[in-house]
Amino acid sequence: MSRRIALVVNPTSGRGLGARVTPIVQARLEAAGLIVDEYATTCAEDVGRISAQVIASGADGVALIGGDGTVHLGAQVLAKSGMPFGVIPAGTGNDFARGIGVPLKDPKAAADLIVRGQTRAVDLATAQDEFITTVIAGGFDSLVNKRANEMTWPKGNSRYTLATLAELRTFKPISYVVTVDGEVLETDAMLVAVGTGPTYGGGLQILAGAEIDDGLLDVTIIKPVSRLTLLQMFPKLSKGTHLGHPMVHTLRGRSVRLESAGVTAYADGEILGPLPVDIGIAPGALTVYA
Ligand SMILES: Nc1ncnc2c1ncn2[C@@H]1O[C@H](COP(=O)(O)OP(=O)(O)OP(=O)(O)O)[C@@H](O)[C@H]1O
Repeated sequence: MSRRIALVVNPTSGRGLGARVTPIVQARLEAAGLIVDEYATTCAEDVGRISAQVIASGADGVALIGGDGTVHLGAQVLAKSGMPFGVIPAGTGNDFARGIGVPLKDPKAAADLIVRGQTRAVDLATAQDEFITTVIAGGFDSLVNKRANEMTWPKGNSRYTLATLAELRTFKPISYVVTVDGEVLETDAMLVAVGTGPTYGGGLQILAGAEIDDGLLDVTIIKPVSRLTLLQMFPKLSKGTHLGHPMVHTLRGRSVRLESAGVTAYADGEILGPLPVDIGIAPGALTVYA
């Protein structure tokens, strides 16, 4: 019997890319003999509501068209449901898709992973009663994220570069208490990032080497450095080579508590809330086509 796939679409992702790739993906899945039920969302709340509806419908799997924000919303409902879930990257960042190895600029190739039907279970972080699919940022990076989200121009990833330069002008190191599996570390730092997948901000490998199915959270701490050194680190983040810098420290564990006064954490590119925040791990919580 043909497999039935629910196509859940955020048409607004990637400034309309979601809407543009939908017919291409639908045709690809149908040409491979799958039955496709399309569900267009009209607001953020629809993503979770429709995902729940799809689970109840007895579909064989979900194809989610969108970026990291849409994946975050879908994952809240799909996690632990056992419903296989494929991502068709259509956002600007697409860091979750990148982390599980989905082709980023080829919607047909991404759809082919759903056709192939091979699945794997990947870990999710947990914080503030939410599942987090990529990285929790708390520090310089969350200020950059906030500023970039508030900018209307430029549209693409260069927003993050401009936001970084703007924040660098006034940024001062922050005092943190970072507790990993009960071990307390008091430190000043530029940022502390925690998560399951290696990248945020559209491919910055802040947690380079993080494995998405090892049952562990990765932590990167960038200790106080000069503004120039931080700026010089940014190109290295794309390759993950910043990890060799003596002021960059990495840790792994099953639980992380991040404490600092006056810092708002961001997760999957959106506001998570003010620190302190307790981060846990849900091993293998999401089943993905990959
Ligand atoms: N149908 C919809 N209409 C309007 N907004 C939506 C809809 N579905 C989801 N959203 C909202 O759109 C936001 C942005 O979507 P998404 O993150 O997928 O795209 P993006 O911002 O272009 O990509 P990325 O997060 O990878 O940079 C989501 O966080 C969600 O709140």
